[in-house]
Amino acid sequence: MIEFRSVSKRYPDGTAAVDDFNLVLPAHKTTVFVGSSGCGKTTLLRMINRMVEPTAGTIEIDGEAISQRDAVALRRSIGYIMQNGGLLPHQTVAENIATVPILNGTARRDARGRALELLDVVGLDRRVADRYPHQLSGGQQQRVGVARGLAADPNILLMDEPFGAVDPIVRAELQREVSRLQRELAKTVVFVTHDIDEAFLLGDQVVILERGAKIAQVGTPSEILETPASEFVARFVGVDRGRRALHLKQTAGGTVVVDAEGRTQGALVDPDAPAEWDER
Ligand SMILES: Nc1ncnc2c1ncn2[C@@H]1O[C@H](COP(=O)(O)OP(=O)(O)OP(=O)(O)O)[C@@H](O)[C@H]1O
Repeated sequence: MIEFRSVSKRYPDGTAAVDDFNLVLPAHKTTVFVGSSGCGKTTLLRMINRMVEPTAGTIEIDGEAISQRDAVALRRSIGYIMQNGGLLPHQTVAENIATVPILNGTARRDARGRALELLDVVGLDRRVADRYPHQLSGGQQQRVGVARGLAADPNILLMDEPFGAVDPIVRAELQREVSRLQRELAKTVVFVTHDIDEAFLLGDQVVILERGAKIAQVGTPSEILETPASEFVARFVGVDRGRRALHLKQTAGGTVVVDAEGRTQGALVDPDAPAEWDER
């Protein structure tokens, strides 16, 4: 569990990026910080591994203040995945993945073996191990970034707009993959995005932020969609437009659900009625 207690961050130029932020991020769940550009998402994320130090307040991991931990050791114990994968261009894929385990004292040969296993985990062919990042597609580089984040087997994984730079189809594929990994590995994931659909897809807990990292609402995707806390949240999640503005339409075959663009999204069914194929 990660806990922010009255955390603020004011940068030296006076920018109040985070102002008195309080939140519990449950273990083994995915918390998504979502909000528009400059609202303080990245600052929040980077305070968890002490890449950024708060100017006030404390952050605890499992009840221990991170300010008491050695900053370098803390950073190496937490996986960090960023937008462009953050890969070192002059190192091979396997070397990139093995960097942190080697820094932590793992023997080179063992670290390479683990790197190859991680390629399987993230759905990449082991043959890419000896390629350089520029020889991979954007989506493949992002998968290597995820493997790199997982390499030291961290309990906590920080993901900063990891799929921002890839096209929508690859993005959807990577989102599915991260959902699968999360089901299998049950890490405590903190994910930053400005895309509300991505937040609802991946988040167990979604935190909608306004400027200064002010919490507009925190809840499950269903809670937020069903009961937006304010006009701001309702507008941000778009409950009243596009795919989310659903209405019913009677057809010869029954009642269907249609979105604001007139596209049929599904049929209205009685969840308690036996499915047709069960009827004998
Ligand atoms: N090193 C810095 N020095 C001064 N101001 C900074 C620094 N880093 C961030 N800021 C400012 O702090 C505020 C929050 O920035 P942050 O990067 O946390 O927001 P964000 O929500 O992640 O934005 P984006 O989605 O654009 O990355 C912004 O006003 C930003 O300009």
